[in-house]
Amino acid sequence: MDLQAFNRLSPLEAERLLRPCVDIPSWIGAVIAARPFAGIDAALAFARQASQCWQAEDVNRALAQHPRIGERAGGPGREAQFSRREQAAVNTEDAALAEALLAGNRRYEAQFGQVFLIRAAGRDGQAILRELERRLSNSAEQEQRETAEQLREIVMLRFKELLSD
Ligand SMILES: NC(=O)NC1=NC(=O)NC1=O
Repeated sequence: MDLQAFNRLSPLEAERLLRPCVDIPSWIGAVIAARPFAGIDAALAFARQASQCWQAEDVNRALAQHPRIGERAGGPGREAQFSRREQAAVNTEDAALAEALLAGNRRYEAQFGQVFLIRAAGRDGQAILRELERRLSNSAEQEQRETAEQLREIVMLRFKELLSD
């Protein structure tokens, strides 16, 4: 959708379009209210700025929407479509990699009590596995910060894609 069309959407239609980017109502509301945007860069700059005030509960709520790395998101929804595309470089044919990612995810979830979130676009499975292993040695606070930043990267990529579809 081009920016002019996005600017003209009703709030309800805009909300429906933005939700698959991230399920954080305050962020969705802020982006909708900030329209009309003069250009794509202005829209992206605002969206990034609005993501700076995400609280832990916002991030935790959004995590529930993200399938584990290495698990193919099922279903017809736009969110699942985003996720499949983002995880496309994770070679699920590589059984050893899939096994290592599954074990890593389980360790991570046991340690931090939430799903391991990483901006998968542009990363292959080995790079993701290395990041998973590095982050397992983070403190809980550091991991909360890294998770929020990874979510921000995912959301910005999805929002940018939305405006250039
Ligand atoms: N657990 C995850 O990190 N999931 C994901 N990362 C992405 O970039 N897309 C996802 O669905």
